[in-house]
Amino acid sequence: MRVLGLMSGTSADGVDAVLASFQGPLRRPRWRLLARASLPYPEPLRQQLIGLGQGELLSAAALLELAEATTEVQAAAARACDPQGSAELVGCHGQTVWHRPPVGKRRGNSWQLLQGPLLAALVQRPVVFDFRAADLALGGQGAPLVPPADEALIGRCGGWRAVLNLGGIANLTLLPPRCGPDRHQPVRGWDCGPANTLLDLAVHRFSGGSRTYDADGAWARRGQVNEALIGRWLQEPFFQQVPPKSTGRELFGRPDLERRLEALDAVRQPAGPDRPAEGEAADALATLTAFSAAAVAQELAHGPRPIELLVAGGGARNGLLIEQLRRRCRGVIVRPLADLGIADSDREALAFALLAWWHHRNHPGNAPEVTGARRPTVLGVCARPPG
Ligand SMILES: Nc1ncnc2c1ncn2[C@@H]1O[C@H](COP(=O)(O)OP(=O)(O)OP(=O)(O)O)[C@@H](O)[C@H]1O
Ligand SMILES: CC(=O)N[C@H]1[C@@H]2OC[C@@H](O2)[C@@H](O)[C@@H]1O[C@H](C)C(=O)O
Repeated sequence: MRVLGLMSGTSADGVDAVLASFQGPLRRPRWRLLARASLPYPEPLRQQLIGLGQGELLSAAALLELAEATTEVQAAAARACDPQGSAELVGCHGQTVWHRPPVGKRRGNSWQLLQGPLLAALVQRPVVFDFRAADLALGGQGAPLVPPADEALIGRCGGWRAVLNLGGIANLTLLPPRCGPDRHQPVRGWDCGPANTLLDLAVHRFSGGSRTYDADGAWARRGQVNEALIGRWLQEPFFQQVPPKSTGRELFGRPDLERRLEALDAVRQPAGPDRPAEGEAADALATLTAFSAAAVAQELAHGPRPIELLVAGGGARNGLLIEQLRRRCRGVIVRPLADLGIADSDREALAFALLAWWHHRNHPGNAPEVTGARRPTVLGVCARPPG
């Protein structure tokens, strides 16, 4: 079956689309990636989505416009990826604007902005969306959802294999070995901290809004890492929490960045003739970059040691971040997931194409061992094109 996957993540930089074909066993299908496209959000829309995700207030009218505009970009990405309309089904994640993980006995909740029926009408195909709701309703975290998809699409190797998403948020998948005593272990997965959310917000602030990310970590390379602060930050409750766990901008957003920048200021050498203010920004970016890597390394230090760490997401294009991972994950081969034929920005869109195919085949998409849901369940709601 040909399925179109549409993914827009917490960085809200735009929509990644893949056209894929799936056939054969549901748990380990034969798949092919037939086409891909990426479409950036118009900057005003991106800023509104990020602001909303940071808790800015919007009227119902403005929210409606935002949902409609987001849906129209998703449709444009679908058309760019599959102009012939060869897909029989579409899986669309939507745009996360708020995520509330479960706390104690209070269920979690999560909002992916999308008008599913409108998208179905615009692309004239059935659209599966709202993938997180069923898992959350069963007491799960609702995220991360990619771990079972990673097992189906990437597969296992001779040892524990880790897959790391370096998007706005970093999340890990741990795939058990295909053989040996651990082969019957379940897939593991959890969110492990800020990948680029804090970095991007800091770059946007230090550049006066002219830049949205630190390309290849070039700015951070000019700074000095404050290891002592990173050590303190990794003692915070989120980093000490055992899985299942998920997070987002709600925790690692602007207020969190301000707090960390104040801590950095408190320990910094005063700017002076030999330490221009520019150095302060570089030091902050260097420390935030190393912090993202150190959080991953700390998570991998507890539990089965993977033989390799496959990196995906936009952060895979940050050479300094990758160097920091290699330095802090000694003994683990750190390499791009692209080595296995899945480009950085394709992995999540491919995963949601698979989740939509599983929905269509009435196959559960969540992993309770990952999310903590009470049981496996079919994920997503399907909107059909209006008659
Ligand atoms: N060339 C680059 N150099 C450094 N960082 C980059 C580069 N390209 C992208 N990035 C980073 O990757 C981020 C986008 O990554 P991605 O699209 O995987 O995130 P996302 O899918 O929106 O987030 P999430 O996976 O948390 O939902 C950008 O915000 C930026 O920080
Ligand atoms: C609520 C939400 O959108 N969470 C995202 C976010 O971005 C990365 C990480 O946090 C992950 O848990 C999740 O997305 C991926 C696609 C997932 O569900 O596996």
